[in-house]
Amino acid sequence: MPALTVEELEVRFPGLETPALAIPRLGIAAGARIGLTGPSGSGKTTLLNLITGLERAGTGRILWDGTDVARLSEGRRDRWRAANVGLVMQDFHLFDGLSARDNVLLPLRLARFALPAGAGEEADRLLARVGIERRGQKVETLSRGQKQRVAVARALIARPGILVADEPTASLDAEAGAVVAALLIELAAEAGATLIVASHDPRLLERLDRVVRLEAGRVRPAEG
Ligand SMILES: Nc1ncnc2c1ncn2[C@@H]1O[C@H](COP(=O)(O)OP(=O)(O)OP(=O)(O)O)[C@@H](O)[C@H]1O
Repeated sequence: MPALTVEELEVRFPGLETPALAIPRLGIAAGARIGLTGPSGSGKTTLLNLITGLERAGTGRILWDGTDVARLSEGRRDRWRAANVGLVMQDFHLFDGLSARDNVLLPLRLARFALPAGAGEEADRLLARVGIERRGQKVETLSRGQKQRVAVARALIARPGILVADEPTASLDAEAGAVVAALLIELAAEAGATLIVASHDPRLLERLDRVVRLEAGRVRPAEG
């Protein structure tokens, strides 16, 4: 479970007068469960894309236990992410036509030629843990809440030290959202992963250790 230190990060996009992100320093302890919130356009997704290495930072440092993800080439960022980050997105990013079990196994199939020993059993364990009983069911026939639970299982199959979710409950009804929020928090703890969740969902945010609030690309000081 790595710790994150962001230093002197600044992101500008063409056509925007002010930086989309300007973060002099942000530290997240190893194993912490952190919420990221703020109005639409405040920079949440931009920050998640940078700290997961989906995009490369122009200036600044993004240090995960000493590895500066901002300095890695695209190929090395992809390999670092595959080994270290589990991702859960608002709209699931599952592959239709594949079963729940094959969706969970997909990150491992993409990372190597043959599945490692025990991968199938681990997929089955994770699917049972998130409450998916019919593992062979094609994902396009699952409910939205079930889809997100499959996505949570998939995010954990490679045993990542970092679990990142971008609005994981935003496209779910209240009940399904509560189940997914609880699973994310419980499974991050069970896996010993550092958890970072961008969300507007107060019931999810209140269960986390700390909430970082962005406003116009800047971290708003904590209240009180
Ligand atoms: N590729 C890009 N090109 C130009 N502007 C961009 C690009 N990506 C993001 N932006 C701008 O950067 C700002 C931050 O966007 P971002 O998507 O990070 O916000 P957000 O807080 O995740 O918003 P939401 O809650 O609506 O998803 C916005 O003003 C957005 O328009």
